[in-house]
Amino acid sequence: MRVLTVNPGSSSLKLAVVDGGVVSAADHVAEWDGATRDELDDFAAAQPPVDAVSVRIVHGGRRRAPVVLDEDVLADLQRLVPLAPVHQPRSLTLARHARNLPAAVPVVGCFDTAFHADLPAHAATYALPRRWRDHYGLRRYGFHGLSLAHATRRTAEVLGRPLERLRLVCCHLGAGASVTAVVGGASVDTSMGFTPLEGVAMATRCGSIDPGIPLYLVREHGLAPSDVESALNVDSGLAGLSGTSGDIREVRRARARGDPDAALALDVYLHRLRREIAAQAVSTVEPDAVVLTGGVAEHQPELRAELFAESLLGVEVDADRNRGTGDRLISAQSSRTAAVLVTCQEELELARSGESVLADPPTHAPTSSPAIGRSIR
Ligand SMILES: Nc1ncnc2c1ncn2[C@@H]1O[C@H](COP(=O)(O)OP(=O)(O)O)[C@@H](O)[C@H]1O
Ligand SMILES: CC(=O)OP(=O)(O)O
Ligand SMILES: [Mg+2]
Repeated sequence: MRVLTVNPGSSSLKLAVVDGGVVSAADHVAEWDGATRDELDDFAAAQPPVDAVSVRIVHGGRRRAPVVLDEDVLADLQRLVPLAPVHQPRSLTLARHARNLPAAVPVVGCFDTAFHADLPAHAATYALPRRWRDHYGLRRYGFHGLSLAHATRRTAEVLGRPLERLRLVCCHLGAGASVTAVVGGASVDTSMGFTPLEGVAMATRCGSIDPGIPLYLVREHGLAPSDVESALNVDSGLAGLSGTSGDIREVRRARARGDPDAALALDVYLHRLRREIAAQAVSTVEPDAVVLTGGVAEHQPELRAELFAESLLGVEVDADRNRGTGDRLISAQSSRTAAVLVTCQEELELARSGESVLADPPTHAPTSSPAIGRSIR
């Protein structure tokens, strides 16, 4: 089966054709504006006919499996826009557009949240009033699930051990970043939450902050909630700290020039990441390996070495293994915990999901949580 995969991220648009599990064509728009559909039109027109289109949709609510997108499903997913305000509109714009491509093939929605659908209650539940949790559907959803499905499968192959027997701390470090504890292939805890804003500091997102801060800004200083939301999503993280850019390459260059703000930005980024890795390690009980994937992890050997410089979890990075790219063990033989680098290939997971849903369509499409249906319109 040949699948056209569409992966809108917060900073980029990644398009590919996956033919029998192998990428046969790809296009990467590194700075996508989130709205233009020309790239998808041009890419689709240049490819031989496909059997399906698979679209990465960041928020699927309580859905645990991919689904063929029709108007009802799209309307249900539209209600989740407030739960992923940067990503969900991008995904839905392209999903709707894909349904109108001349190819006229089924369009499958594949959800970042599905990987975390079985999070244990103690990890999924916020310490908030029960009436809020019930009425507003407040819970940890978790994201980056397509990346995690691929990275965990590949890690088992790299380590030569069955995934069912592995305890992993998986770091997806792209424009968005998250850390997930995976035991036996299942997500048991994760740093992102109700929205993709929680957790570690990211390119332009703040990650976890004291919830008193936005309340203080709105109540005492009269900031509009929409301005606060925008600042936390697009003006914070590395960009907000460094005052330059959310692109870690630029921040590292500024630090090399002696810029103190850039130095602080990287210190905060790494401190928050180390702390989250340690926290997720506790959720695995004791990890066999730390997995690194995503654009930042893949292209930054110095950052990988810096992350583990003080022997976090006993990881010893091997300088030779850490050079270059490709799926590999980067830790030394003597390392207490292994470290594995995996190239992020969400397109392979998108294609697998598309193939699986077309081969075995569900008898009825599950909707997002009833609480979300009730409260978010
Ligand atoms: N060649 C590179 N060298 C160093 N860092 C890179 C390179 N390419 C991408 N990055 C980093 O990866 C980030 C994007 O990662 P990616 O996983 O593609 O993001 P997303 O999928 O969230 O859009 C960029 O912001 C940049 O910091
Ligand atoms: C969920 C998320 O943060 O995705 P991305 O890394 O593509 O922004
Ligand atoms: Mg991405």
